[in-house]
Amino acid sequence: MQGREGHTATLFRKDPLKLDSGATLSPVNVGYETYGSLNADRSNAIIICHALTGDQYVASTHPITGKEGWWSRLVGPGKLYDTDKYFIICSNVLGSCLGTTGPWEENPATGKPWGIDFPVITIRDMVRVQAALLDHLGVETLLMAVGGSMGGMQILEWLCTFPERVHSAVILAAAARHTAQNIAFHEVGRQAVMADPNWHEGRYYDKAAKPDKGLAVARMTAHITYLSENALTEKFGRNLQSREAISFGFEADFQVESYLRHQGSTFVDRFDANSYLYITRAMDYLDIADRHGGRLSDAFKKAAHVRCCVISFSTDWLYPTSENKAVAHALNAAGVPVSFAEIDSPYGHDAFLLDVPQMDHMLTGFLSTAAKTRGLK
Ligand SMILES: CC(=O)SCCNC(=O)CCNC(=O)[C@H](O)C(C)(C)COP(=O)(O)OP(=O)(O)OC[C@H]1O[C@@H](n2cnc3c(N)ncnc32)[C@H](O)[C@@H]1OP(=O)(O)O
Ligand SMILES: N[C@@H](CCO)C(=O)O
Repeated sequence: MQGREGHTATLFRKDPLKLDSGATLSPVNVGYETYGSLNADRSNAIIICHALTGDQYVASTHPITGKEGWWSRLVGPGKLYDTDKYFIICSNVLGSCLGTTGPWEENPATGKPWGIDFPVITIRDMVRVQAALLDHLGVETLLMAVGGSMGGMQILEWLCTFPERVHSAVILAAAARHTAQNIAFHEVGRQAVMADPNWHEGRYYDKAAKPDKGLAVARMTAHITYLSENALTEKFGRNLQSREAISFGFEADFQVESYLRHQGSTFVDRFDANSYLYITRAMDYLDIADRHGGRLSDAFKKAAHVRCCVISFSTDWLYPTSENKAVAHALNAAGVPVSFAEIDSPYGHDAFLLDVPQMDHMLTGFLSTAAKTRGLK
């Protein structure tokens, strides 16, 4: 496999993909990027799985926002995930909207976008698509599977579903199930989308106006859950946008209001409302223990050879340390070698996207050991 920095490609999979729902999907397109080169014995591949609204542009410029990749701090030549040494793969998840099949794409049966006729998907379905991508790329076993948040949930599904294809795994700020509170926040977001008159029961793709207002409100609510109370206080406190601006109306007087509006309005430029419904639903359905008679450790029985690292962040109240610890305990009970750390960080859930030296330190050490145990320098 010839490597280029930020090589974008699309995999077209003709074989029908059997989904957890029982439905089949065909064809399936996958938008993905690779960085670096696969070595001769195909032992240096690392998959990075993105979070809910993330994308395959982990270390390259986003085609819509023009911003640099969401982990470009960590992925590149000489960086933590060194593309001079490793073959990095990152693909857009099933159901999303940047090249991988989702509700925005044409339903072959009707010739029109799927909309909400798109089948229900799960995190495990996303991982099945990634496994097909690995087949296409000629990667049998991953040196490492890494992901934060929903990315971490995908790593857990890798450990349950394709453990034989994984040598080591990193799960950051994740959980093996969605709690009632997680589902509740997502439901508020979905209701905001569906209450937007421009949603049109999901059939808005041929219309000039999209359900942007609803999607923006969904993002504003969700974004609060990605931060900590202290982070919001530190950033904005009760500061006003402008002292003179107190209007007694409903313009964004407080900085935090203006900030959330900005997060909402920039989000709708890069994301599809129906994709948001489907992916949040997939996360809500996640309950790995439930599929294994209520015992999470049973899910990882076949992963005893995989070296794992689980990291939580002290101020993450979305997927708190208790949920991450439950994952680490279950891995340990299944005989999986696992290290666990709670990193003290003020940033809340999104800490895994930010510059947190202790996280970098742990990831560096873990990767170096994993590479050595796989015979890589
Ligand atoms: C794998 C993945 O998850 S990929 C997807 C991840 N990306 C996202 O989630 C994107 C949105 N999320 C964020 O921005 C997250 O907070 C982070 C963690 C990614 C980045 O955090 P930070 O670097 O601390 O950025 P911060 O949260 O302060 O936001 C900065 C933005 O808010 C804007 N902003 C700050 N204050 C205000 C204000 N008072 N009024 C309006 N806008 C404001 C800034 O101008 C900046 O805008 P820009 O992003 O358009 O350049
Ligand atoms: N802020 C990230 C993480 C959410 O879990 C995202 O939007 O994908």
